[in-house]
Amino acid sequence: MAPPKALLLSAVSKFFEYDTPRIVHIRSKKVGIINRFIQLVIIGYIIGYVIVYKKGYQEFDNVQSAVTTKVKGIIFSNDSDIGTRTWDVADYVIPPQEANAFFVMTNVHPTLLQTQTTCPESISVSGAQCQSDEYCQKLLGTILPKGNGPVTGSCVPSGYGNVSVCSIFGWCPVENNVTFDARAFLASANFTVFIKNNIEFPKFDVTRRNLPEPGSIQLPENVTSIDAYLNSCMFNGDNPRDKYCPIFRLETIVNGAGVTYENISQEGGVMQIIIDWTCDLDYSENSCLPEYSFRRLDKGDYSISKGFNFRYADHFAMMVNDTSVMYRNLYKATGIRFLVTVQGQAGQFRIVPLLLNIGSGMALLGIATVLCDFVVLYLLKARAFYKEKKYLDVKGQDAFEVLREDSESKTSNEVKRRNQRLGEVTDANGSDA
Ligand SMILES: Nc1ncnc2c1ncn2[C@@H]1O[C@H](COP(=O)(O)OP(=O)(O)OP(=O)(O)O)[C@@H](O)[C@H]1O
Repeated sequence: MAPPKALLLSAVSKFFEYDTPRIVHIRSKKVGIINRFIQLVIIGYIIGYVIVYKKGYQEFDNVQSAVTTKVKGIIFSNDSDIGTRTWDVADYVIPPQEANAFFVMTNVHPTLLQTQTTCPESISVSGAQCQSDEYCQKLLGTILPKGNGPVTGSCVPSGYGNVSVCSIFGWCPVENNVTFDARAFLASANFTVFIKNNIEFPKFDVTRRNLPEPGSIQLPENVTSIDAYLNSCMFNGDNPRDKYCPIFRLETIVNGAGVTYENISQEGGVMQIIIDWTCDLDYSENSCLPEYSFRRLDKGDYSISKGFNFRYADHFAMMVNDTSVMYRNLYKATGIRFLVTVQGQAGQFRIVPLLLNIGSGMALLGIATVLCDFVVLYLLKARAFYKEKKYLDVKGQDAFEVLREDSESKTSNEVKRRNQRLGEVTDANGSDA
């Protein structure tokens, strides 16, 4: 290792150094081609990708949007749990209105006419089964994990074979989740949803709707009014006439994500409806149109906790022996939740982004020099030769030497010239004399 004094001296001498770039003009076809190729790639990237493909000449604004939905459809069911019933949208869309989403119930497991009283605990609750009151007395007042109410202390028949369970106090009868099968009796592929989407690009003061109307989406030929169109159209992505129809069959949405309606209806699931507004406002506003796509958000290949369900209840009071008694119908609802996502961006020509992109592109051209230097100084066969030409080691002292020699030769030249002149004058005087 070098002694500290030597290190200090080298550091001091480094401090008093200065590097300045030197222009070496290399006349070589090989190096010239490499240089032009790299420049061409960079220029191609700037013009082709940044300016043309990524529209580097435009300013952009993100979409702001409002979505409302309306589902329609009627279904008739003849079910052992619920009896015969005709269901409309107010029955199977829960809640009636949500922000950017709607839920359609496809299957329901009802527990009707529950009231606050005592009844057998569900046999599927662990620890609920008993042989005698003695066992239930020990649990008196406790609520079993996943149980339905506090244990009253008596052991009663469960209603399933010879099995007995502890009695509880709560909403009775408790939900029967023993004989429940995953049918989808409310799944009608003919249900439709009307999705109304208003959007705005505030920076460009542009507002649009996903409805066909003058100044927005053109009505198809032979259709005279928006009402007539909405009453007759159904979204179909493959048909230009119905590509912009805002009314969708639920089956079309589900199938559009590669899922069958029967499958998702049984266990429930979450679907996403994507409305994409990607607009080039350098063209007419009328060409700013929505693109619809669909996907399933919960992939349906789990073996446990498949799909999606939740419970809700209708509460009501009934007169029993002149007293008002509170009742409720409990429903375990399975269905499809549809989320509407609006995304998109609009762009319009502005001079500032264009100049910025050209400027940063020109700065990027400097990379061509760095890459060429690398090739010339480290990769080419003649790299040692080019290195020698590129780097020149100059000492300040040498400059002084040259200056001194210059001034010495200048002085001796002046002396010579003076002597010469003097000689000429002397000769002239002599001849005059
Ligand atoms: N889910 C849907 N399926 C089919 N058509 C629909 C649906 N939702 C709305 N429409 C129809 O689209 C048009 C515009 O609906 P909008 O909700 O604006 O009017 P409306 O008169 O309140 O509709 P309606 O009383 O029929 O529900 C109406 O003709 C309506 O019947």
